[in-house]
Amino acid sequence: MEIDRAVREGSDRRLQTKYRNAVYVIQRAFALYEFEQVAFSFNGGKDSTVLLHLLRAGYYLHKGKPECSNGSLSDSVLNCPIRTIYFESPCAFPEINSFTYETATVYGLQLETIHSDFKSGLEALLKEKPTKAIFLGTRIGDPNAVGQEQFSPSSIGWPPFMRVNPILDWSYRDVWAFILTCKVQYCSLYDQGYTSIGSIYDTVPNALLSIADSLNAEGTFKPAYMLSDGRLERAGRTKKMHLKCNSTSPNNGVISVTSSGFFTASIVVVGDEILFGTAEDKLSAALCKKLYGIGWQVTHVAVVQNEIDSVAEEVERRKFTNDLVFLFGGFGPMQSDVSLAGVAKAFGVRLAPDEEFEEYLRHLIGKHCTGDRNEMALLPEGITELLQHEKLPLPLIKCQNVIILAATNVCELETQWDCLLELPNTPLVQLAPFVSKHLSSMLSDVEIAQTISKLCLEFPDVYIGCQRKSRVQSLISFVGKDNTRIELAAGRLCNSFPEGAFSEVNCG
Ligand SMILES: Cc1cc2nc3c(=O)[nH]c(=O)nc-3n(C[C@H](O)[C@H](O)[C@H](O)COP(=O)(O)O)c2cc1C
Ligand SMILES: Nc1ncnc2c1ncn2[C@@H]1O[C@H](COP(=O)(O)OP(=O)(O)OP(=O)(O)O)[C@@H](O)[C@H]1O
Ligand SMILES: [Mg+2]
Repeated sequence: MEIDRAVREGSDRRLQTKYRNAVYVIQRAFALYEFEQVAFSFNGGKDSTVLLHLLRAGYYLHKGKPECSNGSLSDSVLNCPIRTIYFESPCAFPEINSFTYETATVYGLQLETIHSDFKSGLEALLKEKPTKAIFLGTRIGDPNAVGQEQFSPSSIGWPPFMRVNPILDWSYRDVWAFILTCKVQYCSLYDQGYTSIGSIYDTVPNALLSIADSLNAEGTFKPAYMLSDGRLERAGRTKKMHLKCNSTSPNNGVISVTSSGFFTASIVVVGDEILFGTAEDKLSAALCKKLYGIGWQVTHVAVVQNEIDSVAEEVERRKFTNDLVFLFGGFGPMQSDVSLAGVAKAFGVRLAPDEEFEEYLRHLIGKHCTGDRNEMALLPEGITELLQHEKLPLPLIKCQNVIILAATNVCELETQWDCLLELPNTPLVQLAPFVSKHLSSMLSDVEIAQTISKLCLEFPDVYIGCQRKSRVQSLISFVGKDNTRIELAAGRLCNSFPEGAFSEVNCG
């Protein structure tokens, strides 16, 4: 069989191993379940295209097709008449639809098109025909690969079936190595710079493949297999700048602008010592000032224990509600340095060796590296981007919208901050800075509370807060982006009380 021969005769040892393992999983599934009770979930994407050809190879190995004298499978049989389900959506690319239908015809797949969402579609399918297992082209790094194995029962709340993921451990590079080695047809969108395909509304060509020189018109892209860093496979699945509709909508790692023109950030500090009270967290205070200085709003600062689940829970919560999440602490070679593992867990991916980062580490710590595997070079797979700047000994690690700042003191933080701002693709968009006015008063908070409540209603665009400096002194702050509005609000407050009740102070 042509697939089997192409892989075996090729020189790619890694691909050969991945191929053998995937076909083994497929064969075991065919041995476990009746052929009529398994289905293939095919959507015309590159991963399911790879899976289609692996299924063909696995099917004929399973059937015990006689091998040729050279050990490869006979060419004569090409089809795997497996029940195939395609969830067709009105938002699918026409190229994806046509490729799916044409491929099903070419390879004799028993295609069933489903026009509802995954869950209800599967419920109906299982009621209609007993289905014990479904093959999927899920790979580690896909958002939905969270905690999955090659054989994973469907989740609670879903109809019961086994999800079989033969290419779970394949990388982006492996996928393209297989497609190119076996010279199989793939959807034409991958030749136009698309590297992972969702709906027409959330998928654009991957900007990293853009060819923008004087000879080529803008909007030309290299084919998907040219993407050198597979971790950025989903870069084209991100939405463009959009208005945030509500504070809980996930942002897929993309900066969004709130209707009030703010970007928001959260800070997660990992440090048992801070919680014991033996160390003080100066970094988040410094970072709040920096963010405030470029017009960003910090919505939350949390200190968590050096514990994978604590980090994961906090990051998971914050990454959905903020444009960026900054993380300090818990990064290094110690057993308590679990921040990266926590981030990986929050995104549902594994930690995997990162050759580029390992190279930086080797330069930096050279002979101090012990063991044959550098644990510090394990980074969250599929979501990590290294932000390199000449002034930094190590690149900063960015996992979608989470930035790990490895600063140990405020001075280092300042350097990292400056570098972040100087990066050509900085995630830190500089906005109109905040302006503020602070008034000190000897009036008690009880005396001014009602007036301030009214002002808050009248000036929803201005933050008005009161801080008790002592039993007899209050500090009223007005913060916002429009100085005129701030002056107006402060003026209103002063005019509501006898002259001289407030005096302006500088809170630098
Ligand atoms: C055949 C099939 C089975 C699925 N089973 C589950 C499941 O058991 N649990 C679950 O949370 N999602 C399940 N999903 C949904 C996927 O996790 C995921 O949402 C889907 O593949 C869309 O991926 P995308 O958002 O990257 O396009 C299933 C999807 C398909 C097609
Ligand atoms: N609409 C769908 N119909 C049938 N199966 C689907 C559908 N969407 C996803 N799947 C299954 O989930 C797997 C992972 O989905 P994913 O969106 O990553 O597609 P893909 O084949 O991997 O292509 P790409 O990553 O390039 O978009 C697919 O390989 C397929 O098995
Ligand atoms: Mg995929």
